[in-house]
Amino acid sequence: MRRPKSKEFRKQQRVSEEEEINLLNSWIQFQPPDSGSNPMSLPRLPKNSPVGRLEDNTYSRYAGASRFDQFPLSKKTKDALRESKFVAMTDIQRASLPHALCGRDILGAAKTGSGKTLAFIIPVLEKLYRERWGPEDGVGSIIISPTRELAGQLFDVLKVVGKHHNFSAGLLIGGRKDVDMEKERVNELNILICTPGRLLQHMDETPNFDCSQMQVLVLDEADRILDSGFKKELNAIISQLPKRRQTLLFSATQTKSIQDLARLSLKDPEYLSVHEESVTSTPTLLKQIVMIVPLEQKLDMLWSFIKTHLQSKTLVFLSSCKQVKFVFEAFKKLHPGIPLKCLHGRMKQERRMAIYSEFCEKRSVLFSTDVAARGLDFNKAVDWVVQVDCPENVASYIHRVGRTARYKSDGKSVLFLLPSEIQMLEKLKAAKVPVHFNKPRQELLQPVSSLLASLLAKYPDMQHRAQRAFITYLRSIHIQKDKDIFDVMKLPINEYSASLGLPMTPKIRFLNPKINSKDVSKSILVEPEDSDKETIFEVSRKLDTAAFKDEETENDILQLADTANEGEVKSSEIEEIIPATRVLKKKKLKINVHRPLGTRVVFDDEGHTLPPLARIADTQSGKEMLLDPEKKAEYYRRMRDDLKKADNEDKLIERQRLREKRIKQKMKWKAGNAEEDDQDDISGSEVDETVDRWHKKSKVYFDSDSDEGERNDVTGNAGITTGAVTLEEQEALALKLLNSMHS
Ligand SMILES: Nc1ncnc2c1ncn2[C@@H]1O[C@H](COP(=O)(O)OP(=O)(O)OP(=O)(O)O)[C@@H](O)[C@H]1O
Repeated sequence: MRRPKSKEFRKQQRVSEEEEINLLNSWIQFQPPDSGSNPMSLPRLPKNSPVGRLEDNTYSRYAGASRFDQFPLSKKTKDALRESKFVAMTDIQRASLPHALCGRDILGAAKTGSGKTLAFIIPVLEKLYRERWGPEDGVGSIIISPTRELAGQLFDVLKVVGKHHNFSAGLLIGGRKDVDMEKERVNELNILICTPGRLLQHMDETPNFDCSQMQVLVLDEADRILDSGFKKELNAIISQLPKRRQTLLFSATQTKSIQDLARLSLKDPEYLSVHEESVTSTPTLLKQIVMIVPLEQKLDMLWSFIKTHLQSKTLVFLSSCKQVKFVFEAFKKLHPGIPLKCLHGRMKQERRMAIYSEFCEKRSVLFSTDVAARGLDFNKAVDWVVQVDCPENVASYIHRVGRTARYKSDGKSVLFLLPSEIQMLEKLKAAKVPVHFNKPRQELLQPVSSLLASLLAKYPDMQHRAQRAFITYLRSIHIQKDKDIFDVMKLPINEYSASLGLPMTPKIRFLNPKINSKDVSKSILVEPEDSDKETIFEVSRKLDTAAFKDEETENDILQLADTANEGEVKSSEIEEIIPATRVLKKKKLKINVHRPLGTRVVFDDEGHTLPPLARIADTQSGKEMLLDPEKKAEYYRRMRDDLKKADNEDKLIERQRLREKRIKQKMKWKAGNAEEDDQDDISGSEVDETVDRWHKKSKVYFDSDSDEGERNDVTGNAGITTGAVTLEEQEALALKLLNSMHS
């Protein structure tokens, strides 16, 4: 964004800008598109027809125009577009720009790679330009993106198209250290391109952060930003924005939820879904393949794919950071013959950006999470998108495959589906996604599991990575909402673990298996875990791999079936082969609720019931005693007396033992103290205090002992009324002790 060179130049420029703005405003207002219409339906303007103000003081029609130069755009924008070779408009640009220039709210949907970015960047620049927005006006537009990489990419497009304008713009994304610098400058910026979290951080923390005059709000990948993941942030952001603003929402998979849109308080928005009538919802130049790949063969298949596509630029999607890390590190160590890269949300921001740029430039394989699924436009076209793990829904599938076949280029994608995920096909079909079945060429399959096993043995950290990858994959399946497709219970967990090279199946803590009693083919092992409360859960299941057949056509691991039906595998064809091996259940304690409370029933040899304790009495004294009540009473009385006597003797012995112990301690202390007195001649309060404390302490100790004795007396020992014991008693006890020792 260039600066004018002199005062005079600036003055001239102001005058001509003012004239241009007046002309643009008149032109836009002269023949605006009808509200609710799609300008695409209007006839195109002839190529060489005059544009702008016409001789009769009218203006040319811009709704229905197909080239940027036929549009009421500022010279600065037009120059930049021309310099960047943007001449003809894409469908979404033709449909939305006329409405957007009129200041209307827009809900735009168009296929991936169809040029939605320009459809909102241009109106932002034009609005601020026509409002004569300057540095002192602060924030004029906020563009929100769900990911940092996409925000960075939008920023690059803004720099290209807005290069002749004088606006200041800022990229506010998480993971950057210079937040303090941002805080100092953010109020001077005219256009903010940001992720929701960072924007909210500024709204919360930056003193005097002011967007009360903001004119245009843009949500790129609007359905993603409006979904539950960003709900809190977005609500907080919206609450701080002025209600009077223009709002532009764009995505390849647009939200139609009234609730979502209500949160944005749109004013009579224009719904522009340019490819709604299209036969497919994905780019026409995109060739899409689906293969049924059992879980335990996924890595073999991926490895084989990479080895047979060494000249391609490939983007591989996996469902978690841990999987990305493991597969990337492991395959890197196996040197496939093509540079490998990885991208995920846990990486440092600088590294993320560097990887993104490198992948834009060079032929390589990029392993990524869904962080690269939306919006990214890799400069030199991606040849292949490989979805190793099934996306969470059709929208996610569309965005992932949309990283290839962008604008006018072609591209290919392949999705590995587990036999248990076959229902995804129905959903793709219903969403107008044309996929072909493909049969992998078994003879070209290069197994990698044994290589991984030796790798894990050599590098212990890799074993940990493999375990984490294993667990996070299962968790990703477990937490999926669409239970028609994702069922962790159907996965061959042991085989999958082995396929990662792991010697043993790791423990899975998050699963609390609920086993359908009818489903007898599952093999479940549930045991208490040694470390904590969670369980070990292990499922063995083997699935028919009918989709794998040996066939030879191309020198490629993938063999495209001509018809979609040829390789089709129906859910009903999928059989489980291994029956249940063992089921360990926690033993349940059975309680007989019919048993009478408070009674204990004892039976004699003939099966007659006996009263309580009768059985004990019977074994000790014979049946006559049990039958004579007097003898029985006498027996119990004697037993009571014996017990009391024994109890008293025990107490006396214990008391004597404690007393002797205390006397010994006292003697020992006195001897020690006398020595100290001799050595240090310490006199005075300190020693006295110590002795005193000792006395007090011993007294307390003794008293507490007595208390206990007294309590005992009260509860049953009538013969002893205090804790004190006479000398005779002590002597008698000592004698008794000696006798018991000798006997
Ligand atoms: N009018 C145009 N003429 C030529 N190329 C264009 C035009 N508009 C956009 N492009 C190019 O098309 C490619 C895709 O554009 P863009 O990234 O805006 O697509 P998108 O619709 O936003 O895709 P996604 O849905 O994946 O975010 C970019 O490389 C862009 O430079």
